[in-house]
Amino acid sequence: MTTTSAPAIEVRGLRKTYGPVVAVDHVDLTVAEGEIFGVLGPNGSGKSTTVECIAGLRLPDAGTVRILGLDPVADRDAVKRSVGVQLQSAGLQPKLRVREALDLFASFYDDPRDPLELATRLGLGERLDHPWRKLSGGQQQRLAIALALVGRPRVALLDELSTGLDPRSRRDVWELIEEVRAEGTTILLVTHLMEEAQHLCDRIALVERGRILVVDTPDGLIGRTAAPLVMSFVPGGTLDHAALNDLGGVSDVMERGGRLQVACDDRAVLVVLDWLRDHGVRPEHLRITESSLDEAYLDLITADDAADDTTGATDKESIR
Ligand SMILES: Nc1ncnc2c1ncn2[C@@H]1O[C@H](COP(=O)(O)OP(=O)(O)OP(=O)(O)O)[C@@H](O)[C@H]1O
Repeated sequence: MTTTSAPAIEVRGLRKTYGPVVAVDHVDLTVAEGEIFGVLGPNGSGKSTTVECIAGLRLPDAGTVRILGLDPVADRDAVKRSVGVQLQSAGLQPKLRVREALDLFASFYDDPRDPLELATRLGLGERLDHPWRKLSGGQQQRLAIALALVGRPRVALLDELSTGLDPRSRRDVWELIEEVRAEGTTILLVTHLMEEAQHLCDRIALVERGRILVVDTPDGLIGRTAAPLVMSFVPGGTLDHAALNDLGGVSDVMERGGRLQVACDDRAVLVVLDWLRDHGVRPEHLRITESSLDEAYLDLITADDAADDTTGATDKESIR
């Protein structure tokens, strides 16, 4: 990752309401040049609205947005030449053909990619003369990605990057994103796929109810869970689950398919192994794995919901 002192994206105090709905609530975020930055959060948490404000497609009620040092509304033309945007609905003319759409978008930029090469890369090589409305959902999605990247933008804003793509197309898109970043493009992507976030992102912002709960690396987020490790084994003898659960650093003990799964922190691993030895239980077929980003995400969102229940929705500063 190459970083310079000027961030590629800088958002301060962003707020956006739709009538009584507060979609984005004082969001601050900074994305370094060359970074792949992920935005994760439940449905309706304000991710798309944030991206649309950064792209200059929506006017914030308050706060400032700078993209490559420019104001996306006041400096709209300059921003359009340097930024590629993939939105959840591409909003293309239904009759526009794949080739026409790519040529049109390429014409907006000074140094575009070869549209044909990009279309082929994204599995659209045989669909060039198809109108947009006749493409399958996954093909429309791939075209939207191609349109966001065809201009070789300095910043790409990708909303739900690989939603609706089959696993192979998803891998192809991930490869392309990594290549595009290696060429210097900064990427901000919204995703619901934890595997995608873990695979691609340098850092992730976890968003809920329009606010950023935490920004961290994927590993950092996993490390914030109460139980970053899972010990799984077949117990060679009977054991007292409750006593095991009471050991320091152990947060859960579960039996699944004849295997015992002990969720714990890294300090507890030796404690559990010593305890098993002292109680004459061999941990057969022992596996120790890291919790996934999925588990970390659910933990952090659930903790926020619980804090909300106890503090009330208006008193949120303490958990920011
Ligand atoms: N054009 C609009 N008019 C009124 N309310 C809107 C509009 N767009 C979004 N909202 C509301 O703002 C909130 C945030 O929506 P947004 O689409 O930004 O969330 P999101 O995190 O991107 O959701 P998803 O994961 O479902 O795409 C939601 O409560 C949504 O209903």
